[in-house]
Amino acid sequence: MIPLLTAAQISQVDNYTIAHEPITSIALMERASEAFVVAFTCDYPDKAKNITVYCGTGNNGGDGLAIARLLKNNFYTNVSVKIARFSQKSTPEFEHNFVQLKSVGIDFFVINADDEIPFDDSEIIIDALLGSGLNRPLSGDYAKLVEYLNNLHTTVVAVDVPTGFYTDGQIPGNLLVLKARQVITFQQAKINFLLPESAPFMDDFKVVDIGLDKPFIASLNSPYQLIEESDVRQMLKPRKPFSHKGTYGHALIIAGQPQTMGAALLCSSACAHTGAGLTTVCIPQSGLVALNTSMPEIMAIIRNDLPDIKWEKYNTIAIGPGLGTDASSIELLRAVFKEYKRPVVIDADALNMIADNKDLLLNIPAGSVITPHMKEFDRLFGQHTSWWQRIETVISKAKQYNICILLKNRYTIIGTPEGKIYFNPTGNPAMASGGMGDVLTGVITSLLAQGYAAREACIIGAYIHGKAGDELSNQLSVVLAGQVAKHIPATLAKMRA
Ligand SMILES: NC(=O)C1=CN([C@@H]2O[C@H](COP(=O)(O)OP(=O)(O)OC[C@H]3O[C@@H](n4cnc5c(N)ncnc54)[C@H](O)[C@@H]3O)[C@@H](O)[C@H]2O)[C@@H](O)CC1
Ligand SMILES: Nc1ncnc2c1ncn2[C@@H]1O[C@H](COP(=O)(O)OP(=O)(O)O)[C@@H](O)[C@H]1O
Ligand SMILES: [K+]
Repeated sequence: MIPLLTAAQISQVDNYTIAHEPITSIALMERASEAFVVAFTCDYPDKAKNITVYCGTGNNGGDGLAIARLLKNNFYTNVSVKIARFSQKSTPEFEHNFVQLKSVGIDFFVINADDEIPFDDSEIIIDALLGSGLNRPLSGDYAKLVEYLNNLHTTVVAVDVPTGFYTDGQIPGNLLVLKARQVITFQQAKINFLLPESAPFMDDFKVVDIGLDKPFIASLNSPYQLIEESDVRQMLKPRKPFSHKGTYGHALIIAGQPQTMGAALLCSSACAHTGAGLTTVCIPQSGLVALNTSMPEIMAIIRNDLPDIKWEKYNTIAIGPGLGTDASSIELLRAVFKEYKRPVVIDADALNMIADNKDLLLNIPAGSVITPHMKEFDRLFGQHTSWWQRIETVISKAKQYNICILLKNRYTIIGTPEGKIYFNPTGNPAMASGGMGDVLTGVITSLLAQGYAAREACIIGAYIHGKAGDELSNQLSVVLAGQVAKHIPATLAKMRA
């Protein structure tokens, strides 16, 4: 896991690293700038491009000055610097690099407060105006400059953070940010890069290691963690030589209506493909032919008004995909909560029924998983005006109800009763199509049936679901849910290799 820190904590780690490595702050800035330049050179190899580095007078600006010098050393022939000296304050690291810049003879131009903004015809802008030191929205000269630069629609590569962007905490509406084509960020993704509100301000980000003290980072025990492939590899259990179908659990999936049988089929297919020993799906009579034709491996219980279910047979139950919210579905959901005390997976219409009958929240078995997308989440827990607020709600509700909450998105957010938030990095826009969530539910259900606890089932489930989609998207620009379900065994094989 990569711990994700707030800006205040990152500054604490900078200071700790400087004191304990030990390294001077100027040498650390040089190391960060070198790391930036290595990444930049990779993505922008044309050394003749007209590049302007815009620098503030803090340490982000200090980085910018060092980067300009290092680019020149790397034979970028057309680099110049514009310094926004909007206040008299500057850091010693900035001033040090200013002296260095002058000694290597790079063109620079100082823009003072209230000055006209000089004309810019560069092909690439490197944004080193403000970084993680931002403490209020841009205004005055900074706002004027950023608006001017945004209107140029030039390729902008931001150093560490796009100028004006909040790295953590609630992002104010109508925020003015220097829009970046790419952010080359130091040490770790900033938490707000992983939330949808970052989308208007950056197309992409890349993390470069600047050698901050890892044990100290770990000791800060951040609640926010980014999942890595190695975590999932470690969590995955092998399939043992003398194992049999009974070893891998029996999952029951209660899903589907005549018009939404696809949800039941996709969910149960994903469950079987993720390796549950047995999968039974509880569907309406009219879906039986479709099930037997498409998935002969899966057993069925026909759902009359209230089906006769032998609850104790199942290692877990999933309820919701395509289930509808009529009276008999609510009765069935209440029956699950009354009769079944082990962890379950609750998705889609089951979440909508709980949203309409909030008393049911208290009846969710301990250790269960709920898998809302944003709309289902807001229906359950109230309207939110920002994703940061949603994260706070995930933390409080996961604890209150002793469940894992998996809030689906580009970087799916998993909250546990212990107050941890895990971000899943896998998945891609080719997967933005109907039924994808039904497949994820099937994957997580399968993992619970196989004996994984809710936290592990969510982490492994979200990761392999997205990774299967990523592998398919190497060749396909649109990936359908059924394809992801069928590809899970191949992804699992790679992860277990
Ligand atoms: N030794 C270190 O601390 C390192 C810092 N690094 C760089 O340093 C950056 C952080 O540097 P700083 O803490 O100096 O901060 P910044 O360079 O981000 O900002 C400078 C100052 O601008 C002022 N400011 C904040 N919001 C403003 C606004 N809206 N309008 C006008 N002025 C505003 C603040 O007084 C702030 O301290 C990082 O993003 C990174 O680029 C890297 O060089 C790695 C090492
Ligand atoms: N742009 C995207 N990037 C990454 N993952 C995506 C993207 N779009 C969709 N997904 C994944 O697909 C799933 C969609 O779930 P959901 O909205 O519930 O779909 P449905 O209701 O159609 O089954 C989630 O797991 C989500 O993370
Ligand atoms: K910046």
